[in-house]
Amino acid sequence: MSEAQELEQLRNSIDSIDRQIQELINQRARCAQQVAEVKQKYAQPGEVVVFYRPEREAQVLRNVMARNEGPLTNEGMARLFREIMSQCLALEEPLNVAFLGPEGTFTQQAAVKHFGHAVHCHSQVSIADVFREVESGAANFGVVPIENSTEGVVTHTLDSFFDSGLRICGEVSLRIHHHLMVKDKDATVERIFSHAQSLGQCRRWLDKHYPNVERVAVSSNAEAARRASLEPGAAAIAGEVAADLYEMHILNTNIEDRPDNTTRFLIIGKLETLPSGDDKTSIMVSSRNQPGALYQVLEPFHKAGVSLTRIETRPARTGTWNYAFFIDFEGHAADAVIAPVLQGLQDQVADYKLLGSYPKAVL
Ligand SMILES: O=C(O)C(=O)C[C@]1(C(=O)O)C=C[C@@H](O)C=C1
Repeated sequence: MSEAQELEQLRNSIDSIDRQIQELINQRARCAQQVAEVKQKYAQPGEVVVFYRPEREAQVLRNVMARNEGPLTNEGMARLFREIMSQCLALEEPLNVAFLGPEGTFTQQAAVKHFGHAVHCHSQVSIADVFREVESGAANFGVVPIENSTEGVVTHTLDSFFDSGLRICGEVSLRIHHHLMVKDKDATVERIFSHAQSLGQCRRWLDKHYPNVERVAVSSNAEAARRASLEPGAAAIAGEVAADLYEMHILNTNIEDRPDNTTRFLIIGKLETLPSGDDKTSIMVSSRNQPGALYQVLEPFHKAGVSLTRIETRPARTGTWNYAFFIDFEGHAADAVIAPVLQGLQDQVADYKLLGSYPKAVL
């Protein structure tokens, strides 16, 4: 057989497989439509029907990864199913998602990673605006950054929970790669724009390669790319999406000081997420200002064998030198081991708020 004949044969096979995949995907989509009808049928009068089920989505993606035999990677296969489910959900209910913008930020990338491409993403100017959009019902969900592995916690996001009744419905983990970009690759770089956190994440690289160039902190990486696209002699540190959006030329790729630089984002909404089998819970407690206060808060977790994943301390809004603890731990608030721990805690501390139980990030 000639090369052309062999290729034709294989491409015929691919065409036939594609036809079957397409038919199956549509069969799946019809099932999702029926799921929507059942949800509506059993809703109480006046009840808001919940179509998006994060715990079910996490289970579907985990199942895909567990049974995958390759040659596609587990993550690659899960990403394909992420998109299929995103399209299926859009048939049930098109979701509106507010994210910390502008267009081209890592937060937008996180929103797409979590929900897939079939949701409507709306850019917001500030973290407070993302909370407001979701609280008012203009958006079904919001996406905000919460912590970076190099630079630490995003205090704005944590503090927003003091006054908000919104729940955490999910988390997204995104590997962050920063690139140095310019409009004109022959111009001398006189100024570098980026978000303060990103300048921090690339500090050592900048000290080595651009020690005497002015660093200017702006509101986001995408804004940095936008400014650098307009000002001669300016460069930006931002991600690939922003580089594409503003048609920038990338001078240096992956300039972050730590190769494992990762940012975690939260999905916020009004939804109470059911247990998925592999969950995390976030709470906020503020204890009376007395010796051993934090110990008393943490001891019940230790006794119950619950694994804590993060603790942040923030000044509480009540009284000087009072503190609020933001605690993340493994498990769901409804789990038999966790529920009594949380009940005991509520009786003991001055202030307690369950911020949410949600599936651990799958992708
Ligand atoms: O299982 C459901 O509740 C569905 O609505 C179906 C489905 C899916 O496509 O698998 C779609 C949307 C939900 O977020 C979860 C899963």
